[in-house]
Amino acid sequence: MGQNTILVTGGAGYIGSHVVKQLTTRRENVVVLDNLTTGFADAVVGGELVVGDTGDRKLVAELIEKYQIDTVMHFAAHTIVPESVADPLKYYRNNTTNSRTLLECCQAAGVEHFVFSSTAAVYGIPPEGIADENSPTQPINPYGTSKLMTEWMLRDLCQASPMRHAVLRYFNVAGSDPEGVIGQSTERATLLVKVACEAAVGHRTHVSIFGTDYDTADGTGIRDYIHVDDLAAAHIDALDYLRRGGESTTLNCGYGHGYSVREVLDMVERVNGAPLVIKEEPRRAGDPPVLIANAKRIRETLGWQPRHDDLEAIVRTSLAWERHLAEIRNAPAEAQAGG
Ligand SMILES: NC(=O)c1ccc[n+]([C@@H]2O[C@H](COP(=O)([O-])OP(=O)(O)OC[C@H]3O[C@@H](n4cnc5c(N)ncnc54)[C@H](O)[C@@H]3O)[C@@H](O)[C@H]2O)c1
Ligand SMILES: O=c1ccn([C@@H]2O[C@H](COP(=O)(O)OP(=O)(O)O[C@H]3O[C@H](CO)[C@@H](O)[C@H](O)[C@H]3O)[C@@H](O)[C@H]2O)c(=O)[nH]1
Repeated sequence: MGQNTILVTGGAGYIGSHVVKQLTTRRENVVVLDNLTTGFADAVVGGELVVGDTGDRKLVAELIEKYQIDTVMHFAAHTIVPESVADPLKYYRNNTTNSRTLLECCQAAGVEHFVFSSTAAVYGIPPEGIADENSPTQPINPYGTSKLMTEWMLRDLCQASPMRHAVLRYFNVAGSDPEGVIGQSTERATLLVKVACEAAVGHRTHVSIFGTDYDTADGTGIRDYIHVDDLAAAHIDALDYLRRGGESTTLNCGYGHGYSVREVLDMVERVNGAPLVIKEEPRRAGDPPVLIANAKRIRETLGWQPRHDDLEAIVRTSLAWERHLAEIRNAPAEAQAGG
């Protein structure tokens, strides 16, 4: 490969794999670095996969040199909020320390562009439940803090060097590749849409609603769910923006409106054509009642145009992928029964 190869860390994971698919569809040169702790080799549908760790300084430096990397997209991270509360140092090591090693290698090699997967969790509990990019960053769990610290390192490094960055703060990512080639295969999932779709295909007995006494129209929590295909497209737009000389920027990735837990579950029932077993449980610790993006800046800065701003499309693609996973799980048993 020649110039302009993109290093995608965590490209075998849920979101990274969707971005790799879009990048390679438009014939970008891509090398994925993933240690496969939560990712899957077969989710990497284009480019080259190198199995290794972002904290492996020697490997990262060699890759940047060998592939003449000019852009890094950094997805690799641990992502489970309750786990970060129970084992914070695990999160600071992987999400912060390993990111620092990666940044050091980028600085040494003169990497030009850096796109970073950040999170709405950096805002904590914003006033009125709506966060714009200038809202105070007050994370309420170590996961959010570990990502915010990487934002700061990146900001400071870009002030001290020619590197430019796009920090993308994702709100609630859901859905799967509309072509059905890849999807969210995460094990022991905790995210609402994934959990509800697992329940819909019988992989779980039920889905819980954590809190029915919030000060919202139906009493359940409200989130800004963004389709992973639109989020992946935002990364392509961010890449183009940085390539045409755009200055470093921080952008919310959401649609700017939300759905309640009950609205999500109603949609899963409607798309699946069957009722879910729903249990009402107390609030989950640390959950803000409402978390919605002010999503103006990403449209203005990148010209990003979402194509799937539609809860039904999110649920339809999630459920299709979950049915696919269920078929794979059930295949050996069926073969046995048939034999
Ligand atoms: N899923 C969401 O709703 C959401 C929301 C906000 C932000 N994010 C961020 O998006 C990014 C991707 O999340 P995801 O949902 O795709 O999670 P994921 O677990 O599916 O993907 C993470 C990938 O990184 C790999 N990885 C982890 N540590 C690594 C390391 N040290 N070296 C190499 N590879 C490593 C894993 O094997 C996995 O393939 C993360 O940075 C996460 O913090 C996700
Ligand atoms: O089984 C479940 C799971 C979730 N919820 C509720 O559904 C909403 C969404 O929860 P979830 O899907 O777990 O996402 P969040 O807790 O909002 O956080 C996610 O979205 C953040 C960005 O907003 C990311 O940074 C985090 O990594 C990711 O966990 C919340 O009101 C939860 O209380 C339930 O009622 N039942």
